[in-house]
Amino acid sequence: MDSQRTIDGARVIVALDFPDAGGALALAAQLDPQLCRLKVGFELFVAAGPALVEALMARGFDVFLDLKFHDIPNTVASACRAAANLGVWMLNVHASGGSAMMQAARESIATCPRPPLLIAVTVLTSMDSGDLRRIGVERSAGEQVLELARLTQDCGLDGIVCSAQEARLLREAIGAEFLLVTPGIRPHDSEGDDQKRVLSPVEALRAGSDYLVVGRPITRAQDPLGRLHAISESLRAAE
Ligand SMILES: O=C(O)c1cc(=O)[nH]c(=O)n1[C@@H]1O[C@H](COP(=O)(O)O)[C@@H](O)[C@H]1O
Repeated sequence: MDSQRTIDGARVIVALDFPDAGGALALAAQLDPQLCRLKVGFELFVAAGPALVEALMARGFDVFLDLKFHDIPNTVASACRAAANLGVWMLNVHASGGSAMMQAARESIATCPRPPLLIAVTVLTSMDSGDLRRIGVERSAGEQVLELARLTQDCGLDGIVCSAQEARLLREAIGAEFLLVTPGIRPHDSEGDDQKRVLSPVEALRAGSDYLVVGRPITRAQDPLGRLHAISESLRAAE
């Protein structure tokens, strides 16, 4: 499972949240696979499907297929295998689907020639402790992330998606090897949008993030490659 766990290459994952293949490919054409990996989520995958994922990989990008599977174990395992067969670099499930679901997901891709990294979403970065209370979770966001991180680690997955705000606490609790993939990244001059638990790229790196998911601050920039360069440079200087 840990064949792709070593962090070499880009730490920035650009979220290609576009309504169609044309917009996604046009943005990808402005980016550099040496500087970033790409994330394909629901909107783009529903619109453009596996062909778009293959087109991005053919351009040299590692692809994180962000479909956040959350269903009964058999269904999630089959979906993970189908995703792994596409040759993606990383894929994800929801940790709140539970241990049987996560173990089934892990086992379903274990025999792939080059298994993708498999990570689990803990608490969405658009949620805070008040949102959790309203769905019956009395723990704080940080406590809930830690609980789900431990469960994910026990199930043998490669890491989690969480806010960089929790990264320092997680690093102390779960060690250096477990991957922390952190969306909700906002350079200081950016809008927060619908994100609630945010940090800047350098703050996220210093807190212990391995990979930083950045969407709108790059995709809606006047100069997306310039923005990516600036973020990459700031990270290199901080490492
Ligand atoms: O799994 C994810 O990637 C994810 C988990 C999470 O908790 N929060 C979160 O924002 N994301 C994704 O990360 C991206 C963030 O995009 P921006 O808010 O535009 O930077 C979006 O594609 C989200 O779907």
